[in-house]
Amino acid sequence: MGMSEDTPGIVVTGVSGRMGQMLVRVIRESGRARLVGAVERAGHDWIGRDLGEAMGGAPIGVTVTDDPLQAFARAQAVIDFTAPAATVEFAALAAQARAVHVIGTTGLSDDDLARIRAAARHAVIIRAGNMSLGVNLLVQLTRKVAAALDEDWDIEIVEAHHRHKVDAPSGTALMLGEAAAEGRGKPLQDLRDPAREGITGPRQRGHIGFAAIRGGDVVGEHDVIFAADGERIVLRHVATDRAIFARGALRAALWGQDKKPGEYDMLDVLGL
Ligand SMILES: NC(=O)C1=CN([C@@H]2O[C@H](COP(=O)(O)OP(=O)(O)OC[C@H]3O[C@@H](n4cnc5c(N)ncnc54)[C@H](OP(=O)(O)O)[C@@H]3O)[C@@H](O)[C@H]2O)C=CC1
Ligand SMILES: O=C(O)C1=N[C@H](C(=O)O)C[C@H](O)C1
Repeated sequence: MGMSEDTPGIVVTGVSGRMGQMLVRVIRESGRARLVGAVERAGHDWIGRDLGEAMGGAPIGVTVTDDPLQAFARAQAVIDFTAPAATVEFAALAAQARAVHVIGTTGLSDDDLARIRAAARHAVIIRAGNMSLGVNLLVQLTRKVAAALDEDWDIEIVEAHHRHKVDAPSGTALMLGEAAAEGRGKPLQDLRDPAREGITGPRQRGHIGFAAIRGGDVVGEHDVIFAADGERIVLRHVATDRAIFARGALRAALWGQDKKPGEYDMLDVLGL
């Protein structure tokens, strides 16, 4: 089945990674976009190889490159789940190529975020620490529950991920923390209690605590706990398949095609 030239062409960065390979499968199966490029870091042993063969299957006619600008110039969108330094560089290059940049990368510093914001003056950037429908709905629920309850209810965010994850708290935990803080009408930086250790003293009223578990092949689990005297509410999301993130990212890339330059998130994409 041929795909029309009008179908958006997408480049996947970090294509050999867990999310990179999942994105390739989801894009190719979707019938709604063409995979037109695949980027890996210079020196990676997939560079110069056919992507399908590198992934252990039949050739697909896309050669893995370490030249992002050349790849982006042929695309309408770039989907990027890599690492902070790479994502900041890709934001500038995608803006130069006027391609929609979908960013799933987490662990971004304030400086990284400022540089991404600068790139969004010239192009559409859609960024979220979690691209799944379920988590973005949970973000909205968390904001509502936090707004409905007073500070007698302690808020704790507990997340679990696979042993390879390099950043904590997860991007999702930070999204949930920001929503809870918004519900309380304060910025998260004023309320945030990082992971506890040692003689910490009693919990501070109104603060939002974070805890992270790392192990095995856990795809991603997040609990938002509202704990009061005599009762507890737990809002939970459990991811069992990375395809949920890839499907969300593809949806964002298509949604972004007719939007004005600026920074957007998955709540915009999903209309939540
Ligand atoms: N927003 C969301 O919904 C989700 C976000 N994530 C986030 O996505 C990111 C990636 O996760 P995951 O796929 O598990 O991680 P992986 O380590 O499996 O993949 C990252 C890939 O990016 C590559 N990479 C790093 N730097 C560059 C560069 N300069 N140029 C090209 N490629 C580069 C890595 O190459 P190398 O191995 O050589 O370093 C690797 O192949 C993380 O930040 C994670 O938290 C993950 C899932 C969902
Ligand atoms: O690194 C991961 O795997 C994931 N990262 C995102 C995060 O930091 O929240 C999203 C998802 O939980 C998987």
